[in-house]
Amino acid sequence: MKNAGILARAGYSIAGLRAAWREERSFRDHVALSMLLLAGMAVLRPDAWWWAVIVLALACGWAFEAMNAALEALCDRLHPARDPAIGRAKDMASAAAFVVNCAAAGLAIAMVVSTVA
Ligand SMILES: Nc1ncnc2c1ncn2[C@@H]1O[C@H](COP(=O)(O)OP(=O)(O)OP(=O)(O)O)[C@@H](O)[C@H]1O
Repeated sequence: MKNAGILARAGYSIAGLRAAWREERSFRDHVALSMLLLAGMAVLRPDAWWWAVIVLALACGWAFEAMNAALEALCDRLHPARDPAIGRAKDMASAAAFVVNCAAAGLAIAMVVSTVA
C-alpha cells in the first residue's frame, strides 16, 4: 500500500528481510559470517570505534545482498528466459554486493591485525 504508516512500512521491510533469508543462500551466508565476525569481536574486544565501523560495513553488506536478491527476483519474474542483458544486470548487482563485502572483509582483517598486534 502506497504511503502507509511508519509501522506498516517497517513491517514490509522485515518481511523483505525474511524473504531474502528464505530465498537467498548468499544472504544467509552473509548473515552467518557477520555473526561469526561479531562473536570474534566479542572475544577480541577491539576499540569502540572498530565496532561502529564494522557494524556499519556489515549493515551495508546486508543491504546490498538484499538489493541484489530483489533485483534477481524481479528479473526472474519479469523475464524468466535466459538473456545476455539479464545476465549482465544480475552480474552487476552481484558486483555491487561483492565490492561492499570485500571492503568489509578488508576492515575485519585490519581490525584483527591492529587489535592482536
Ligand atoms: N535469465 C538469465 N539470463 C542470463 N544469465 C543469467 C540469467 N539468470 C542468471 N544468469 C547468470 O547466472 C548468474 C547467477 O544468477 P542467479 O539468479 O542464479 O543468482 P545467484 O546464484 O543467487 O547469485 P548471487 O550470488 O549473485 O546471489 C548471474 O549473475 C548471471 O550471470
